[in-house]
Amino acid sequence: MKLGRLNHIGVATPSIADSVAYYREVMGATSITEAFDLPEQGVKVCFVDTPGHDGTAGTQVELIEPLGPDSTLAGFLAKNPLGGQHHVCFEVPDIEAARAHFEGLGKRILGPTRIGAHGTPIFFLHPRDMMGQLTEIMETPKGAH
Ligand SMILES: CC[C@@H](C(=O)O)C(=O)SCCNC(=O)CCNC(=O)[C@H](O)C(C)(C)COP(=O)(O)OP(=O)(O)OC[C@H]1O[C@@H](n2cnc3c(N)ncnc32)[C@H](O)[C@@H]1OP(=O)(O)O
Ligand SMILES: [Co+2]
Repeated sequence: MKLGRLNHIGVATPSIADSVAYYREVMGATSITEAFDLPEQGVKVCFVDTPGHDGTAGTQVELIEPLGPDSTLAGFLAKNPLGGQHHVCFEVPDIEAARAHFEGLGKRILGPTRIGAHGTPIFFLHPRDMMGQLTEIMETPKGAH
């Protein structure tokens, strides 16, 4: 498998509204998407754009807020009440080839491959098998380069 672009860094937050204000007012972000719910992932999500050098899309910050007490983020926010860096997400050209690659290495894959916030297939790898980082793998959107 060949490592692709760092698509986003997932940042857990107890309040997307507060985090959006922080990225605008403190970090000078000028492009932030509208928040939307992803019930199947148990999160509300929005993206902070960071500009690339040559007009290409930069890596995004993915702000994620739990949708309810059963959200997968609940345990993380109980341990980190202010929120913070939650996962890293790398693109790959072929999600099934990537899944087979990690399975072959004995890495624990957390659940089935599903459709993520960018509309392409994703899966997660257990942080204890990934040098302490919860790692999301996503298939590169069609037409992206
Ligand atoms: C917006 C949609 C989508 C996208 O398209 O981008 C998303 O990104 S959704 C993001 C949210 N979804 C997920 O995180 C799904 C995968 N996550 C999980 O399955 C679980 O969160 C988890 C990683 C298995 C942790 O579950 P939890 O119930 O919190 O278990 P523990 O508390 O027992 O943790 C086990 C172990 O792992 C350490 N840990 C937990 N979370 C993280 C983390 N974010 N980063 C690094 N390490 C983490 C935790 O400290 C425990 O360690 P040990 O005690 O040493 O075992
Ligand atoms: Co993500």
